[in-house]
Amino acid sequence: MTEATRLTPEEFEAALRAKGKYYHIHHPYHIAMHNGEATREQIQGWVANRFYYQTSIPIKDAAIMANCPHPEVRRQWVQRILDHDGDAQNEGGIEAWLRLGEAVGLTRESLLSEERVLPGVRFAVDAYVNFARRACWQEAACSSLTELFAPQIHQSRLDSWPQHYGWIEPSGYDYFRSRLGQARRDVEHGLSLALAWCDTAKKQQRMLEILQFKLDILWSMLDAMTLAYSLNRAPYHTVTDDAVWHTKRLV
Ligand SMILES: O=C(O)c1cc(C(=O)O)c2c(n1)C(=O)C(=O)c1cc(C(=O)O)[nH]c1-2
Repeated sequence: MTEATRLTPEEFEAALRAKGKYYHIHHPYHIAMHNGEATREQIQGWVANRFYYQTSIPIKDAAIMANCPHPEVRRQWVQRILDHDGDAQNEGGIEAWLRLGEAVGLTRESLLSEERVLPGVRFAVDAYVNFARRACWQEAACSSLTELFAPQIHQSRLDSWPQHYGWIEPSGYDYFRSRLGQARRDVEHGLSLALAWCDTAKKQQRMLEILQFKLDILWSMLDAMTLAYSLNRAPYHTVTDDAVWHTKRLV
């Protein structure tokens, strides 16, 4: 077997971008939401489950910073935490997501209780946080690169949801709007780190595998939601209609 050859920076960036064909924008659950075919319960389920991703992102970013000995990187990275947690000037993404929850008819308490977070979603998101804790900071930082594809998905929601779902309060869309610029800035930083770090064929191949791992996380979250909200196969559905699964962050 011949060893993989090192890609030029341009070829490597193109290989990372090519992974976009596996982004969760292509998941049937996402396509249904985009096409106006999702029920109120499916939208609510998505918002409540995605809240676990939203609240885990700053924990993941803090883990990356904890493993990073370079003040100049941490100084830039800390902005990601502030984007979600907010600061004296800005309410932050978690608050904006809570307002999205209210806009789709859920209470803040219901989102904060994590009562609707499905085990499959929780395990997928936890895998991301745990990877960030254990991997070297460069690999963990670059695993955020699915954000390469995020502005398109946020824009597609802004374009399609108001047309299809008149019952959603327009104030709920602020989160998606705010991420358009933030994700582009994150990607610029993430890509420059990836291009600098992946200076061998082996590192490049490993980073492509890490990006696939992250795509798998996003796809698996929607698979769990499909089972529960599209196929009526929530966990333990053969035993009970009650949501008996655990609802606390244990790891
Ligand atoms: O709505 C989405 O489809 C979507 C996807 C992703 C992503 O690709 O990981 C992120 C976000 N949104 C997002 O809002 C966000 O803040 C975010 C941070 C990260 C990350 O990996 O650090 N991904 C994403």
